[in-house]
Amino acid sequence: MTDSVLTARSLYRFFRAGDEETFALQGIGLEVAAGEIVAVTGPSGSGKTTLLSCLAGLDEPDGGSVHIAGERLSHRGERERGRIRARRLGVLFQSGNLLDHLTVRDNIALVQGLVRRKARVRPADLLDRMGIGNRAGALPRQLSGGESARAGLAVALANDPAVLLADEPTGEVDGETERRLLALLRERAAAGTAVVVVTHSRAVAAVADRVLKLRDGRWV
Ligand SMILES: Nc1ncnc2c1ncn2[C@@H]1O[C@H](COP(=O)(O)OP(=O)(O)OP(=O)(O)O)[C@@H](O)[C@H]1O
Repeated sequence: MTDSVLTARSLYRFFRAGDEETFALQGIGLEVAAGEIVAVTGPSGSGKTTLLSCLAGLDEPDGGSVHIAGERLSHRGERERGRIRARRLGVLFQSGNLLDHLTVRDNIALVQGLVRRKARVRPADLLDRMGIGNRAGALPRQLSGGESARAGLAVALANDPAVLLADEPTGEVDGETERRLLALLRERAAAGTAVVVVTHSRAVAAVADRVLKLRDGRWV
C-alpha cells in the first residue's frame, strides 16, 4: 500500500530479565492510511503498549522498521527520532503528556515551540474545540479526569500531526466525555490524521475503521 502514513514491518521486541525472556512483539506489521482510525485490542500483556511505544519511537524494536510519512523512525539517533516525533506524531500515553508546573495553555505552546511552522492553531482555539476553553489557565492538577483527558488530547494534536497514537485515551472518563473525545478523534481523522488507538472500550472500537487484536505479540 503506497498511501499509508504509518508503516511498521516485521516488528520484534523481546525483554530479558535474568533467565526470563518475554517476546512482546513477534514479527508484526501494520499499515495505516491517512484518515483511518485503527483500534488495537488484546488481553493484558499481549504487547499493545510495547507496539505503541515502538510506533512512537519511544522504544526501539529489536527487529523490523517503522516509517512515518515516508521517513524512517526506527534505528535513528534519539535526536532524529525526537525531531520526527515533534513534527509528525501526536502521542497520548496513559502516563499523560502534561507538565505539572505549566498551565494547559503553556503546555500546548511548549509543544508548538518545538516545531517551526508558519500557520499553527492557537492554543485557545484548540482548547475551545475540546470544550475546555475556560481551563486554559489551569494547572494540570486543577483539572478533572475528563478535562485532563481532553487537555492531553489537545497537546497531542497541537502540531497537527500526520499520525496520532493514543493508549486508552478514554480510560478514566465518563460516558459523555468519552463521546466528546471520540467525536474529536473522528473529526481529526476526517481532516487526514492517521489514528492508532489502544483500547478495551467497545465505544472506541465502534468508531474505528478497523479493529485489530493482539495476542502474545502477534495479530490474531
Ligand atoms: N520493560 C520491560 N521489561 C520486561 N518485560 C516487559 C517490559 N515491557 C513490557 N514487558 C513485557 O512484555 C509483554 C507485553 O507488555 P505490554 O505492556 O506491551 O502489554 P499490554 O498489552 O500493553 O498490557 P496491558 O493491557 O496490561 O497494559 C508483557 O509480558 C510485559 O510483562
